[in-house]
Amino acid sequence: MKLKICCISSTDEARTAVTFGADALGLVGAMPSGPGVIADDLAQAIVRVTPPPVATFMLTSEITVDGILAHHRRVGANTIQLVDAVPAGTYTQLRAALPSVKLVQVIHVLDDVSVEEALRAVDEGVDALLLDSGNPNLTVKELGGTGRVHNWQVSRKIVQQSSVPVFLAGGLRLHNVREAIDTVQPFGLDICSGVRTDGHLDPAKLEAFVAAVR
Ligand SMILES: O=C(O)c1ccccc1NCC(=O)[C@H](O)[C@H](O)COP(=O)(O)O
Repeated sequence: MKLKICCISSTDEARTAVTFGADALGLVGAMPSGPGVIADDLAQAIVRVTPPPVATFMLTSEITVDGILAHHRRVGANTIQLVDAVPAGTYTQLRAALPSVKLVQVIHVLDDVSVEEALRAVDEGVDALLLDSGNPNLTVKELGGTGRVHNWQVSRKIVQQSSVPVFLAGGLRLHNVREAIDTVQPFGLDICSGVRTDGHLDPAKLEAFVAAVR
């Protein structure tokens, strides 16, 4: 089970996450809401200290190709995680500009329409999906970092029909992660608030979480 530790907020947190076996680190760029945002220069510094093969995911709320590319130039991660829906043709243009960078589309799982949305992103060429619990339909969009679970039965349908790897995110905790894995059977997990105490990465929670999933 792959493990992405998200909301990394310092080079120390990055080292801790890597020490406990993270396969990927999430670096949250400017967002309309949420507790995990860091500055681009800090994200870039974290990318620079992250050893291969650990992946660096730059989370962006940009939805234009120019905006996404500009954000990527400031951070330099090896993976772009698009937390909002992007117009048709965006993945093709990003891939042409950044052929070695992986593209991950977040689907905020609300209902069965989310299945169609996910399969459309797969058809259009993303490398992976990440199923989360935000709500882009609110006046102030929620694009992640909610600490809430969503309907895992819908996520399960997406995993069953997706031809690309699927990460599960949203409200994962020590007490529910086994049920989440058994129900959804994802390729990987993404966790932010469940391994934190007072906003800081908590090595004891992280160690217990890793032991529970591996
Ligand atoms: O943390 C934020 O502020 C945030 C805001 C907008 C988009 C993403 C954000 N965080 C990163 C993530 O994708 C979280 O890892 C994911 O939503 C799971 O968070 P949690 O439910 O707290 O485990």
